[in-house]
Amino acid sequence: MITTPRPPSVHSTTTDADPFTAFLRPPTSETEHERVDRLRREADAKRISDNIDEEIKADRERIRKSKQDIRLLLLGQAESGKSTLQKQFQLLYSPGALDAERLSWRTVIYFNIARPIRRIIEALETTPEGDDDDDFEPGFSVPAAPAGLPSTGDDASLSPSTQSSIDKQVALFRTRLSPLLAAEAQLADRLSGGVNVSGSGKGSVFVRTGWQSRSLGLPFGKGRERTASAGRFSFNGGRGSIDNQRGNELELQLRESDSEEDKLIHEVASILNSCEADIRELWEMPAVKRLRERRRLKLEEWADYFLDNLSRVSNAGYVPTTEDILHARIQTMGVAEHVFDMSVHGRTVRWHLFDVGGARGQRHSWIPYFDDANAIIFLAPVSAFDQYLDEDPRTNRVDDSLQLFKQICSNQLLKRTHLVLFLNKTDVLKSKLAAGVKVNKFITSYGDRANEYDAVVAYFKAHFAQVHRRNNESNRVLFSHLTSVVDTKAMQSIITDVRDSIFRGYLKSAALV
Ligand SMILES: Nc1nc2c(ncn2[C@@H]2O[C@H](COP(=O)(O)OP(=O)(O)OP(=O)(O)O)[C@@H](O)[C@H]2O)c(=O)[nH]1
Ligand SMILES: [Mg+2]
Repeated sequence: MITTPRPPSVHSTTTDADPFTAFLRPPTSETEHERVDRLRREADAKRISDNIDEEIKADRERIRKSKQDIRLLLLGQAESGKSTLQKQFQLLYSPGALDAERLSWRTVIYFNIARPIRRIIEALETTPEGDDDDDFEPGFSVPAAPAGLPSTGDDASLSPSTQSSIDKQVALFRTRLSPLLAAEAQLADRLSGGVNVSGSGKGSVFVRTGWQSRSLGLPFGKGRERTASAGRFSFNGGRGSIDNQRGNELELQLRESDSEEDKLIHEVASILNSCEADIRELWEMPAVKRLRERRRLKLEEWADYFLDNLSRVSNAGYVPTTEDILHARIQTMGVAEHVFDMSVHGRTVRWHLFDVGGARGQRHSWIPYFDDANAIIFLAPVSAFDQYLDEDPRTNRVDDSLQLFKQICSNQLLKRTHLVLFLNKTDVLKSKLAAGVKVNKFITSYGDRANEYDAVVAYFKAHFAQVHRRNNESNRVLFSHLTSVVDTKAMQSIITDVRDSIFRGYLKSAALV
């Protein structure tokens, strides 16, 4: 038998056998000064290394936790109500955040008044009364050739003298309101930060995350918005009411922002204040009403809201109410992320809400958010049956919503995503039907069904349900709601309901129950 010497153990503590230890050992000639210096350097290196370890650990923990977060996408065409729904979430789960940006909404609201005023004046200048409408385009059942709109029974041209007196009046309005018309472009510039977006609708003003700070003249916000869980002020979230103490705090904020730089807002506020009577007179002109009835002038719901509330909005020291903010309109550019911590049935979960831009030119930016989305709320504005896309004036907006919904339902990345449908703007639908607008003039397949609310929503709901059924490989349930997302009271219970159903689905899919 051959005996061999035992190999050195790999765990040997014999330092002489370890070349690294030998290499790191201080030289025998090290002086006391060099020793102190070396120990200091070694301590610094250890501290840096420990910090890196801590950061790696924290990152791992963040990633682990963020995998447990809920990601909710708000999808739908432009003007469908996504950002308004986001504000309702904010009101419920982070009311302070809405308060903190309350004053910045003046820029949007003043813009929401200035632009329709310009459009009214331009329509009065360019459309002689009695000019027939020729813009009817069919909805999802397409007839061979576009048919004309129904006569309102009021299409006889006005006498030349009446027309000329209207022309004179309009010329006077243009002169008197010229400061407001000039301010419109500046407000648009302030909101968009000078960014023009092509291919996403005519003359629209888009805002990116962080526009609020620009509107208050503060430094531009961070790339992805994180909504603060507690704002500077607490606010009761009621419809349009600000209590005294909070009102005082807001006034203070108003004065601070004024003293900082908000000359533009100050100027527009005083223009509105001094032009209020002229704006009102213009808004109430019978010629404007006639143009609207003949569909030669199309103003959206927010124009009605702010012009109807003109005396309050044009008051010196105006502070937007929550209801004003819910009605304010500005187009979203890209994707804005809002983060809320929600406590659901004793468990606190972080929710990420992604509010996307819905115009056609914006939709490509949705896709990176699809693969880790837990839930979608798809908003379809059912009041839009008589409207066409800004981006493509030949496409009926309800038709576009249906096509978009089909793409969402059939998307492979989203096939396991919890799906909620909001048939939105039901309040606007009710007013349109009450004003006698006929659905079958725009959606020919509506036929001779009753032109009444229940029948119309049942018809649209059935179409969306059919699209879902035909594109539902994974047998996913569709949760649908009839909504008016500007209605805070109703939305609170709908949001809670939706939140619970998303949360239940999340618990099941995460196998946490
Ligand atoms: N009356 C009424 N107005 C609504 C409703 N939903 C939204 N609006 C208004 O419609 C306008 C457009 O709503 P937004 O929330 O900005 O639409 P969006 O889907 O975010 O649009 P994009 O950002 O362009 O994609 C705003 O002025 C809202 O106040 C509703 O149910 N009823
Ligand atoms: Mg939006």
